[in-house]
Amino acid sequence: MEEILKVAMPKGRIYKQAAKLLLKAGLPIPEDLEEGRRLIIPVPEAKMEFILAKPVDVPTYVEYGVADIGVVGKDVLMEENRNVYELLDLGIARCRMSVIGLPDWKPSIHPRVATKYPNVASQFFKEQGQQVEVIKLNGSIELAPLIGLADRIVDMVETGQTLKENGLVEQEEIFQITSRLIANRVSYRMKNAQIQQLCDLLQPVLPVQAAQV
Ligand SMILES: Nc1ncnc2c1ncn2[C@@H]1O[C@H](COP(=O)(O)OP(=O)(O)OP(=O)(O)O)[C@@H](O)[C@H]1O
Ligand SMILES: O=P(O)(O)OC[C@H]1O[C@H](OP(=O)(O)OP(=O)(O)O)[C@H](O)[C@@H]1O
Repeated sequence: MEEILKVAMPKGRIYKQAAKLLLKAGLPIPEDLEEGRRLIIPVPEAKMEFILAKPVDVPTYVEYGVADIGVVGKDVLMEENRNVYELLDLGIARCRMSVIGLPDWKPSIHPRVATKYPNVASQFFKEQGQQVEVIKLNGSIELAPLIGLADRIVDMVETGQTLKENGLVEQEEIFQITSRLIANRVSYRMKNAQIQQLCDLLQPVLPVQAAQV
């Protein structure tokens, strides 16, 4: 008998896009989350249960096996480095991670970089042979160079609107980001038929540029 697949889903901007994809794949899941604070949403018609999580926590739930699979941005996967399988590039929530600064930025003796992604940023500047102090922030990262907390930031760019409105420029793209389907290593074996079936349903409805990982 098929069991319920526990799915860690981010609450924010990814949910709607992921839900659209799952609906296209023929799974009868809610397109919108109702207003409310319910964090566990059973979807028995799809043999699923959604665990609504903060995006950065999705790989943690999946690594510990309290969720069998999850949907998460590549940015979070790179930063968190959790022991999970990456099954599919879903091609949604497309954006890029970039180094950003003021237009008149010049190298300084003690450069500081503010970011939500300290591991990714440290690794990037290390590979570039640049010594920088990385300062962790949790949001509104674009503030940092405007008010003098840091010379530059490492952050997400999608439309470029936030940069434009704050007079900042993109100096260098670090990598492209899309959301991924991830799986717990044990669940992938124990619930393989179910997980594989889900991947097979998703594969034909993925946006064109998404590829199997
Ligand atoms: N501007 C953007 N456009 C498209 N995708 C984005 C953008 N910013 C972030 N993302 C992707 O969406 C994911 C979730 O971002 P979101 O803004 O919903 O959550 P968060 O700000 O990390 O968390 P929360 O607001 O719940 O604390 C990111 O990890 C990234 O993969
Ligand atoms: O290029 P754009 O389309 O303007 O998108 C980029 C913005 O989106 C994200 O912020 P988010 O909305 O998640 O807010 P926060 O991180 O500041 O909380 C990201 O951190 C940028 O600030």
